[in-house]
Amino acid sequence: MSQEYFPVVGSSSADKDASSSHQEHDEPIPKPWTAPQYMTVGNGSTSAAAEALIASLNHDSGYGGSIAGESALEGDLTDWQAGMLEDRPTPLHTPREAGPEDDANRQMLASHVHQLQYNANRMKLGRAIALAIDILEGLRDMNGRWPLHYPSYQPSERPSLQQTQSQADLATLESRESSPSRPPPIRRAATSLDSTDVAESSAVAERRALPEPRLMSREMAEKFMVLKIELKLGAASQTELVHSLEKKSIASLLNGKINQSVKHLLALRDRINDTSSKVLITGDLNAGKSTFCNALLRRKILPEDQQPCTSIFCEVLDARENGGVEEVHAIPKERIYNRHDESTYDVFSLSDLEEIVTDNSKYTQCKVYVKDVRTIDQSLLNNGVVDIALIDAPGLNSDSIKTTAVFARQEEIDVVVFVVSAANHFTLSAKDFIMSAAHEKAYMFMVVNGFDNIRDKGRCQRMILDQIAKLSPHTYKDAEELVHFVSSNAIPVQPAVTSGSGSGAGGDPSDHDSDHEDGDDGGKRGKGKGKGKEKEKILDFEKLEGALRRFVLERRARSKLAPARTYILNVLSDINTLASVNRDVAQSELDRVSSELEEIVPAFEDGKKKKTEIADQVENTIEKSCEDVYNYTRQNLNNTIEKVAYTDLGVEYPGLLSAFQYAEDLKIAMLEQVSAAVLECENYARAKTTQGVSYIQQLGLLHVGEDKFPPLSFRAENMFQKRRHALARQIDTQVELWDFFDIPGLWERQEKVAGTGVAMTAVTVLGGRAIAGVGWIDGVLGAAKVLGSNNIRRMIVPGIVAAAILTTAYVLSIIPQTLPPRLSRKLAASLAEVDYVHSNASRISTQVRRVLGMPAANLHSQLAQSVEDLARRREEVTKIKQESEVARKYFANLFRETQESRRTVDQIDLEGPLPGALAH
Ligand SMILES: Nc1nc2c(ncn2[C@@H]2O[C@H](COP(=O)(O)OP(=O)(O)OP(=O)(O)O)[C@@H](O)[C@H]2O)c(=O)[nH]1
Repeated sequence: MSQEYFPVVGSSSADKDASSSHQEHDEPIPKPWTAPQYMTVGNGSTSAAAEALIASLNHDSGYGGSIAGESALEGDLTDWQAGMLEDRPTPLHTPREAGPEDDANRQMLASHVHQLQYNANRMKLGRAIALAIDILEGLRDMNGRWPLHYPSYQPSERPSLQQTQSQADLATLESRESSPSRPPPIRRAATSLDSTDVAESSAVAERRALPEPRLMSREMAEKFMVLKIELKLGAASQTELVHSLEKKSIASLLNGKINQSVKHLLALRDRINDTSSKVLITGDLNAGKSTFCNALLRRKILPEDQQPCTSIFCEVLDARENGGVEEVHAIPKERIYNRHDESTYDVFSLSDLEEIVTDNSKYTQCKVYVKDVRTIDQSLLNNGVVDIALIDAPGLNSDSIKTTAVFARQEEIDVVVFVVSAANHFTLSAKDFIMSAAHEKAYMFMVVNGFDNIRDKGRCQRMILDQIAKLSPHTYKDAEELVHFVSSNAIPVQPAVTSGSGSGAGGDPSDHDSDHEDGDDGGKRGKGKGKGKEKEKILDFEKLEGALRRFVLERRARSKLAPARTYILNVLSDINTLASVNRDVAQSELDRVSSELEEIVPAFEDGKKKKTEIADQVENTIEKSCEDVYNYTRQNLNNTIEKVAYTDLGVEYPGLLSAFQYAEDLKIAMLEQVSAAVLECENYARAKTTQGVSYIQQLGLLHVGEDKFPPLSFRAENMFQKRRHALARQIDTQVELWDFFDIPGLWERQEKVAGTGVAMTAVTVLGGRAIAGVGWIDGVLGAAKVLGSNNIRRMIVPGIVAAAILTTAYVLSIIPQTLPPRLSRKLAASLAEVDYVHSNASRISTQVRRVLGMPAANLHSQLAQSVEDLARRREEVTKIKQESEVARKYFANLFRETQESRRTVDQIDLEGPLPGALAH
């Protein structure tokens, strides 16, 4: 902390008495008092302005006193507040007339205050950066779980936003930071997005025909500054690109942006914590740049000469950066300097510097590590807040002007000090350089050197200021701070290498320069003609030093803190917009899925019920159809078989000689009759099946929909076409001789043939019975009764013969009547034997079941599928609902958090009341 060096100030040689008078007040204050202490430097009195400053710092020193507790960015201030309540010494006032020393003290105090302000702002920004990184990392996690909606990039518009980063030039920064439109106002997505552009979230996307882009409107996209996706791929139009991107791609693009941003924030953090600052000292040949550098260092480090001698860039750094060793690292051409790699430079001692600087054939640059001979509060190289490296550039001429301009443009050059000779004013090269540098660095620190040589000082000042007004108007406006008329050679300096120490450190810098005689002041350097005049020169120079330090700090605030502040504001603003949009999207998604869920839950229950009902319905239909077909077939076939004997089969009896053929034809006709009946039953089954299929089809259309249950291409004629059906229809029976003799039939008909006579009857009866083998003993006994036993004995043989002949003749004569029933019975018997009727009925009905089973199964699976779909959808929507709830909460918090953080960062006043003003 910079306050560490305050006690040293108090013991400076200038006002030992005064400081000792304050000794009692400056006793260490017990912990936890950690606030900076202010000590009067110089004559022992504290000016009103300084007091006001101290008071203001006590209230808002940059440690957050005035806004404590307002934000997460503020640290724990209890110690500091506790310290404020303690008794503290009040500096004594000794009213006296203000002199030049008062001014110097005021300046010094102002510088310290400035440094404190700078430090406080740096810490606030550091905390803001840490918070922004946290927020970004949280956002990246969220983006993984809930892909964010994102703005698209319109390349043709808003071209130069990126310049808000470190390279931003002063003018750009100024205009940007002063612009009331920055950062842009927060807009709510709901009002700023047009309905067509509102993207929806994950689940809804899956149901959209087009892949959902999850990009915001163009209007919203234009507001984005940091987290902007650039969609500049070839010639494809923005809309095409947007729609070709899936939400996952957008999420990963956003993640990329977030990572970049985190990286940039880390770099900014390093940058604001970096205390080093480079000051380039340039100017005309022989203007006294090296002398000026040496005066700043209070050591004659760089070679001075009456003729141009500096031919390479010499960077003077604190030896502590080189392990405390004073030496020169000369960097050969085309090497990139790395202090830790000795192959990148050659090492020389300080006394060799003159040679290296003058001979530029081998080296382009050199780093000169020197020990600081000045106290920490006076030192320009290192004062705890800013470590300045001075770079002495070769004098400007037509050769060096370009190189120097390029050098000056480097990002790490915080300040350009232009040294101009009071006697020669600005040369053409100087004017060129200032004009071109004015684009990059609007403000320039001007040192008009060799002022001691000027007799009419007022005229010189006027003339030079007039020229500056033309060359660099910004500098002219703040000429009091930025333009200084000094005599660098009047500043007492120590030799580069002092005898004894070997380091050049130590000793009193106010001692006379051991080699001042070398200067063109003819050995008067540091002495002057009169003590008063010399003192005035020194005071002028010290005033310059104070202003330079302030300027460096101010530049640093602009070049290091301002970009960080702007970037944080931009990134927070982007996140805030994203949060606002995504919070609203999450809310609308939540509303939508909630109402969707209200529909899905009953639809799911309904679907389950419907599935069972329809399955039952279909099963019933199939069952009934099969039963009907079975019964029909059975009945039909039984009828056919039963009646086949009495049906006119259209077979003519050709006579006895073709009796067998007749029997065969008859049999075939009967079989055909049966087969035809089977076919008729199959047709009936076809019709029934067609009905069943169309019924299932209707159910499908009604409950599943045409898309999932397309019309069935059922072809009834294809039923029963397989070989097994043909085989099942087949039946055969053999015609045998006995089929022609229908004895039982004859017996049944005996009444009808009574007219043929008793003998015939008896023969027939006997014969029939004998032949038939049925009750022949009864017949014999019956005949014996009628004829008596003798007659019987005589008649028996011829009778039997006659009876046989007659019977045969009779039987043969009635074939057309007896054969069909005989055959039909036989057929019926053999059909019954193979269970023809049942097997065909069950075959046909089974086929019907099988055919109807297919669409039924399809319908069933479709119904099951839609129930499953509903179940899955319910699960998904429930998940989306939970996600949306989480997202809504997250983004609502994020919105609040970023808004608060932005407000806090916005309040970091880098331009603040410049303590430099108090120094005037
Ligand atoms: N009278 C007077 N002479 C000065 C002053 N500053 C520098 N000189 C002299 O001017 C001459 C040139 O000084 P340098 O410091 O070498 O000038 P430079 O600008 O570094 O020169 P190059 O970089 O080599 O072009 C030296 O002889 C210095 O003594 C000054 O304020 N008053």
